[in-house]
Amino acid sequence: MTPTPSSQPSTTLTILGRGAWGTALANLARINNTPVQTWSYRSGDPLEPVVSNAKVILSAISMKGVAELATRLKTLPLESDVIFVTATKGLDPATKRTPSQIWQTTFPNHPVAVLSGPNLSKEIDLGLPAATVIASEDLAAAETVQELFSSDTFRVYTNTDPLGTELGGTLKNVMAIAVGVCDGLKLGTNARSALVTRALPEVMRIGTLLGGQAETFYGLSGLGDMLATCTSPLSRNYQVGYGLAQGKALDDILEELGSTAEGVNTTYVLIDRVYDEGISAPIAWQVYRLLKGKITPQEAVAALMERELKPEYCDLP
Ligand SMILES: NC(=O)c1ccc[n+]([C@@H]2O[C@H](COP(=O)([O-])OP(=O)(O)OC[C@H]3O[C@@H](n4cnc5c(N)ncnc54)[C@H](O)[C@@H]3O)[C@@H](O)[C@H]2O)c1
Ligand SMILES: O=P(O)(O)OC[C@H](O)CO
Repeated sequence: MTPTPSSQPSTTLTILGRGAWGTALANLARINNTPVQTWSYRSGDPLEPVVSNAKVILSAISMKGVAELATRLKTLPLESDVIFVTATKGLDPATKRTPSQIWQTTFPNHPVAVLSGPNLSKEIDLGLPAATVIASEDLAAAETVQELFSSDTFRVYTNTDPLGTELGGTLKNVMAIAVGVCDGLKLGTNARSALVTRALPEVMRIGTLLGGQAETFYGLSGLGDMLATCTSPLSRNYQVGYGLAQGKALDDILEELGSTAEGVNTTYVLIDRVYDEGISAPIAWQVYRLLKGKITPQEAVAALMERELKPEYCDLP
C-alpha cells in the first residue's frame, strides 16, 4: 500500500525520543507532510531549539525519563498555546502517576493529549495500516493532533477520556506478559482466549478505579491494544512473558530485548496501587510474583486456576 497524505497541515511538531515509537511516529507525520523536528536525549543535542517554536510537542520516550524531561521543558521558553502529547505507556515509580498526569501537572495551562492504540511500531514501519486514538479533555487540541498524523495508512480517532485511553495502553502490558507466559508454556488456544478475556475486566476494574471511563476500555486503546499486544510475538512485553516461561532470567530477557518493555515496571507500580486501594487484580498479582522470582510460571497458572469459584460477571465496574 502506498501511503498518501490526507491533508497539508502546517503546525510545527516536535517529537521527543528517537526510539522505536518516536521514529515510527515521526515517519507517520512526514507521510502526512507535517513538518517534524525530533530530539533524543542520547544524542546530547540541545532541547531548546526544537521546542521553542513547536505548536505540538509529543513525548515518545520511556517512562523512566518522563518526569525529568517535563521538568526540564518547564525551564525553557515555549509557545504559549503549545499542545503536549504523550505516547508513553507506563506508570511513574516515584509518584505512581501516568505520563499525562505528569505533563498536565507540570503544564496546568496547556492542553495535554494521549496518543495510544494497537500500534506495534514494527508493523507501522512496514507501512501496514493501523488505527489509534488521540484523547484529550480539550477536543480541539485532540483534533489538531489528529490532523497531524492521519493518512490512508494511519486512521486516528479522537476521544475525550485521556486517562482511560492511557490506562488501557499501560495496563495491557502487564496482561501481555501473562499471555506470553501462557503461550511460552504452550497451554493452548483455549487458555490464551480465557486469559485475554478475563484480562479485560481486570484492566477495566483497575482502570476505572484509577479514573478512566468504562467504555474507553472497549475501544482501540483498551481491547484493541490488548489484542495486538497479547497476540503478537512482536510485542516486547509478550516476549518477556514468553522468555520467563522458557526458564530465562528476567535480566537476561531484558538485555536480549535491548528496548523498552514497560510492563515490568508497570507491574511493580501497579501492585503498589492495587494493594493501597484494595483492588482485585489476580492476573497482575501472579505476573508480579513471577517477575519477582517468588513463583514459577507453572505455579502462577495453578494459582489462577484454583481461585475461588464465582459468577462470570460479578466484578465489572
Ligand atoms: N514501540 C512500540 O511499538 C510502541 C508503541 C506504542 C507505544 N510505545 C511506548 O513508547 C515508549 C517508548 O517506547 P520505544 O518502543 O520507543 O522504546 P525504545 O527503547 O525503542 O526507545 C526509548 C526512548 O526513550 C528514550 N529515553 C530512555 N530513557 C530516557 C530518559 N531518562 N530521558 C529521556 N529519554 C529517555 C530513549 O532515548 C529512546 O528515545 C514506551 O513507553 C512504549 O510503551 C511503544
Ligand atoms: O512492544 P510492546 O509490548 O511495548 O507493545 C507496543 C505497543 O504498546 C503496542 O500497541
